[in-house]
Amino acid sequence: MSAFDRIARTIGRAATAGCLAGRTLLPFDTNPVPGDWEHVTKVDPEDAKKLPIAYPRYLQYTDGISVGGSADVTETNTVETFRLLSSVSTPAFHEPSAASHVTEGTLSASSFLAVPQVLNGDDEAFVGSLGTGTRFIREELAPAAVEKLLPAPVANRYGDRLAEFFTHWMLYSAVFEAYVIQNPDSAAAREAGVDESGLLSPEQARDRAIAAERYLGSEVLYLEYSGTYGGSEAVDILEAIAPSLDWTRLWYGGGIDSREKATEVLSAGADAVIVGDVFHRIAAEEADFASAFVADSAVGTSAHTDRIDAWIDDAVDVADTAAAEYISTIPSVRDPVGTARASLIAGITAHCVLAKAETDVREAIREGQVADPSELSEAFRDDYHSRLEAGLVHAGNGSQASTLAADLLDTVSLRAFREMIGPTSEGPESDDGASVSFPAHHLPIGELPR
Ligand SMILES: CC(C)=CCC/C(C)=C/CC/C(C)=C/CC/C(C)=C/COP(=O)(O)OP(=O)(O)O
Ligand SMILES: O=P(O)(O)OC[C@@H](O)CO
Repeated sequence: MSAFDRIARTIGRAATAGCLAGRTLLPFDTNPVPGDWEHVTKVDPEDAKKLPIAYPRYLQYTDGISVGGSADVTETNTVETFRLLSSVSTPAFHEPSAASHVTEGTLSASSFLAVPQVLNGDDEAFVGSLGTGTRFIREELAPAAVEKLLPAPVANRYGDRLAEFFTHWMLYSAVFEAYVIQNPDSAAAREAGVDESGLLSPEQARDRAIAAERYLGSEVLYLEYSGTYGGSEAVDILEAIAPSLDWTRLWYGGGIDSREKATEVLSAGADAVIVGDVFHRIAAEEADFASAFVADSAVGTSAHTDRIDAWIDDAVDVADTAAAEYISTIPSVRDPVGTARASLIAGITAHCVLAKAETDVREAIREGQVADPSELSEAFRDDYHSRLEAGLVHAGNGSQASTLAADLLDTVSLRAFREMIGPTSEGPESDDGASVSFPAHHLPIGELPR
């Protein structure tokens, strides 16, 4: 070994010791996953899983948003989901189920990349997909990034080494989620090759969690019951694991749809609950309520918010809605039913405002007043825009709500022009593909009578 190699090795060891001291000896929290997160919402990019129109309102209370799912996820719908979430100030991170879902766009839109690694599935889910994913980064993502960032002479000369560095850096900065999957009937279990024989006892789960923290360095230990609540079995596992983890965050996900369930797993030692299904259920519920309101109301989509407010009291048991169930899983929200009620009113209002705007645009086209979206008057836009914007977020991030309101309004206006006149000078047809046009198909817009 040369003297240079010896020096390099000493420096390497000192750096590793410093890093370990930061984790174990010093009073610093070096885990990049915030320790004060106690609620994470999982937003699935799959086209069939819609978001409620008032999604910025709902998502303002959760601590973090995980973008990912195990079925029908593509690079396109992942990018679209991040595009929608740019209207929300809550940090969003990317949890890919295949490396090809990771792009430059998803990397810059997410707070961090969370890579799943399954501790009780097949070897593909433990290390195989990680190998394929790493090769994808090294052979495709990294060379493309180097080529884009650096002038050609530098990229030609040092590109290979820089791509190697980029690959190491990406994996070093990624967060690893060590999954223990305990619901063999879930898509996640099928994906990871977990069957009955792979389920763990609390002691086995604890021992693997210990290895995940000390050996694998996993930032998160994720107890996953996807789609079903783990109940007392999950509590036993969390109680076994929690005292053994110091640096790694302990997350629980699966079937959380009430304050009681969220509190039960948090009290058993989970740092955070992950909630997916019940959030997506709000989308259809919000659209159904909007249709029922329009059917019941004499003035239909022209109705103002105070009428919707009164209708909710008459027609809806808010405590029994997916909106209230979802919000009740967030421990920091003191009045889940009142918050759900206000959010439902905002969602129904948005449905009505958009349907009315679309009707009015159609009317203006029919009357020959406008032939192109650019001819819609400022006053028309401003009126609808301000009504939409007011409802979409409860407080703060005004400019983001404003952009979302404008995107929603453009969506319905453009649809009216497209359907009545044909392709227009604005909108998706004129997009050069450099930026994603507003992905309205992830929201249940346009289900009201026009
Ligand atoms: C290295 C890079 C960039 C990427 C790696 C990509 C990898 C390793 C993906 C792992 C895929 C894997 C092991 C999946 C296992 C199943 C799993 C944990 C899925 C997560 O499921 P959810 O998305 O939570 O499940 P639902 O869709 O059922 O809600
Ligand atoms: O969809 P639910 O059952 O809420 O589960 C959330 C998450 O753990 C799924 O990966």
